[in-house]
Amino acid sequence: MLEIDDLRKRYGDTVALDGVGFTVRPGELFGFVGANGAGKTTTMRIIMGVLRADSGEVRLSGRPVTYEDRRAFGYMPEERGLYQKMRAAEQVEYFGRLHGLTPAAARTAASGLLERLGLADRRDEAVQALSLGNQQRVQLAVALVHDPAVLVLDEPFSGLDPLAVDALAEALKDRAAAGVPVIFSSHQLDLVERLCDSVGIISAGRVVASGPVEELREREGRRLLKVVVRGAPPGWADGLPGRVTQDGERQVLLSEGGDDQEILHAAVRAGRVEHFGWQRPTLTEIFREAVA
Ligand SMILES: Nc1ncnc2c1ncn2[C@@H]1O[C@H](COP(=O)(O)OP(=O)(O)OP(=O)(O)O)[C@@H](O)[C@H]1O
Repeated sequence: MLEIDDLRKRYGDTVALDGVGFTVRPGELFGFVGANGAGKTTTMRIIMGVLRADSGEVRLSGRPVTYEDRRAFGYMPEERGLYQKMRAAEQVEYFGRLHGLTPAAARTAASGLLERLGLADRRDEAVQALSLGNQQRVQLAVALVHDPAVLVLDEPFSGLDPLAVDALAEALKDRAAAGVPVIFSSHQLDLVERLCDSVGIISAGRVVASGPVEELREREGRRLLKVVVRGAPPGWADGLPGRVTQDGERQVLLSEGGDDQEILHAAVRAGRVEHFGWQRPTLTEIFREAVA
């Protein structure tokens, strides 16, 4: 289990992190989301030990993370970091060796990953000759080559085409299924919602909401009631809390904070009730509200 506990970090007068804390369990795919400048990169750099927190702690399996632990982590930094003149496969192998793999194991792992990420036919090209998206795939292979014990990826999906997004999503799910805590940041909330077990929403250096996506949607979702009534006369919802819109023959009432039984009775009296239920917000809606 990876525990991030009360991280604080200032850059001069700028408070980048103001007590960031969350937990990523083994096998959990954790999406880290927040507006530009909210503190995601700073948090991930501290997890990886490339930046020191002013205070707070990162723990793995209950004890502070050490240099040795971090050698087994996989990291995709925001600033990226490939040797431009090195060939793709050679590069991935090289990083595998740095993480302690034997030459043969590094070669096998590099070939397998490049194949999986759709780069097998580019394996002997210099990184600088690859498109940005393909360079990103190489960067991902570098993060994954040693079967990392913890995976930390800073915006790994940005700039990838849909096929590469799918390939990466599968690779991350596989690592998580092997019991690894996986954390990645992204601005693609629909992707995070689809892929992640849990999310953390960070705003101005604080985690303002975190937990399993379904729990967050459930928790936030009880506030908005959606009622669809066919054939209701105009004004049937006068006096009820909420907003009514017309959708063909149907009237749709979205109500916040009303008495659901009172609304149900009014709807039944007014016409044929086709839908009556709590509306679960999307992650994007939760995000907008949390960072507002
Ligand atoms: N080296 C630095 N010197 C000064 N301020 C910094 C430095 N690095 C980050 N900051 C500030 O710290 C805050 C958090 O930045 P950070 O890069 O962690 O945000 P982020 O959530 O990753 O943003 P983005 O989504 O834009 O990548 C911002 O206000 C940023 O301007």
